[in-house]
Amino acid sequence: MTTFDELYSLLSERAVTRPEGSGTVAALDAGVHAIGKKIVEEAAEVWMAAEYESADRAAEEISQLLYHLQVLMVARGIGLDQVYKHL
Ligand SMILES: N=c1c2ncn([C@@H]3O[C@H](COP(=O)(O)OP(=O)(O)OP(=O)(O)O)[C@@H](O)[C@H]3O)c2ncn1[C@@H]1O[C@H](COP(=O)(O)O)[C@@H](O)[C@H]1O
Repeated sequence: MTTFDELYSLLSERAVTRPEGSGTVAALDAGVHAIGKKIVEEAAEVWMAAEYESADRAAEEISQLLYHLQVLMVARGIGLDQVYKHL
């Protein structure tokens, strides 16, 4: 199990170390426009899973949406504290 903060640390490290085969590195290289499109796609999958599938399936889709939101944060240099201060 990985927490939201732990995932952010991991993705930030990926951006710096750029390991071979990292999907995060590929997404960062694709840029904010492509990441944004992925977020919209994942958000739709969350909506459909929440409306028509089990809670577990919806949770899985939510985890993917959170991942892609974090990739966008790393791409734009947005820190966790910048988001948390608005919560
Ligand atoms: N939590 C995630 C995570 N959630 C979702 N994804 C990506 O989002 C995709 C999910 O998309 P879908 O299920 O909608 O499938 P899809 O649309 O067919 O996928 P694609 O064709 O777009 O790849 C997965 O294929 C992954 O590429 C994730 N990729 C990585 N992580 C975490 O990030 C860490 C770093 O990942 P790497 O940078 O790849 O090492 C990993 O250890 C994981 O903990």
